[in-house]
Amino acid sequence: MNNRIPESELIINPDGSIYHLNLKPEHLASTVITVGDPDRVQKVSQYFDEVEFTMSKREFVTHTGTYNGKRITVMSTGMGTDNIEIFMTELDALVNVDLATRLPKEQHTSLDIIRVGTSGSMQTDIPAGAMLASAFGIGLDTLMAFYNTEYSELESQVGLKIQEELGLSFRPYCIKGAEKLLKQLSDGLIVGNTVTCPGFFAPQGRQVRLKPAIPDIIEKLSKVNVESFELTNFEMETAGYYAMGRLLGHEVMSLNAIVANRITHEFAENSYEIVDKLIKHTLKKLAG
Ligand SMILES: O=P(O)(O)O[C@H]1O[C@H](CO)[C@@H](O)[C@H]1O
Ligand SMILES: O=c1cc[nH]c(=O)[nH]1
Repeated sequence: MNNRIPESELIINPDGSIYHLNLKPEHLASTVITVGDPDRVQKVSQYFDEVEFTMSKREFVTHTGTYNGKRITVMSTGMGTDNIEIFMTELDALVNVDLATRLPKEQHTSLDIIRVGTSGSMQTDIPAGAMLASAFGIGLDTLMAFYNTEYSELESQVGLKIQEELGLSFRPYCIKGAEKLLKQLSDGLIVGNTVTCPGFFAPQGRQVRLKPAIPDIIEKLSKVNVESFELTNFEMETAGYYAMGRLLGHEVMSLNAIVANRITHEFAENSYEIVDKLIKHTLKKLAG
């Protein structure tokens, strides 16, 4: 059977770089820190010993360099799991597809991918200013309806429970993050379970001019309990990362700077300082 991936399916730019990320395999380190905001890439790479490569296309900004002698790539993804699907697929292709022959490589390469993002808390005891590692990601988006994923018993139960509680017409997906990276990176952080939403406003229970269809979504989610499994915070990418990571065979961990508490209605005035603290924590744990 010919496994060659056609030009229309995996798009390579005329210079040999991959379509959206605009990168060639040699531009990528095997440890990748990801952030949502393109401006945050430099906030990470400012701590590097040196930056050897920079690239920018759409929301995907890339800096590769070394920190304490360890080669690290930091990249921005923009917001939402639709971006994460593109990001993870192209990142994987850079290491697991021979871009010249367009054939999947025989030997699989696994990347360590660490999201350093911002997030809102749905529990009173997780205040703005806290840092949280996501043991599980729970996707309220429909991305996984388009992939065949295997779920553990607990993951299936959580997805079903949330579907019932919110009265959704589709099944949310629950996926565990990388245990190896949780151990390596979570020292001193709260360990929680992160709800990934397909939006910042109504899907996270916010009302500006439009009334959310599920007005009590925060209360409902914050009370979900499946065998002591509880939900802790909202953001917009983690579950997509964990699901794509499982499917493609990469280790993924999401770290969250809690900038808002949705129960007490506080928003951290010093959100940039919290993110900076999380960036320094992450770099130190990766190569301190
Ligand atoms: O700060 P980042 O990494 O973008 O993460 C969070 O912030 C954005 C919303 O403001 C969403 O992308 C959410 O996941
Ligand atoms: O409340 C918040 C804060 C940051 N990012 C989110 O998605 N939600």
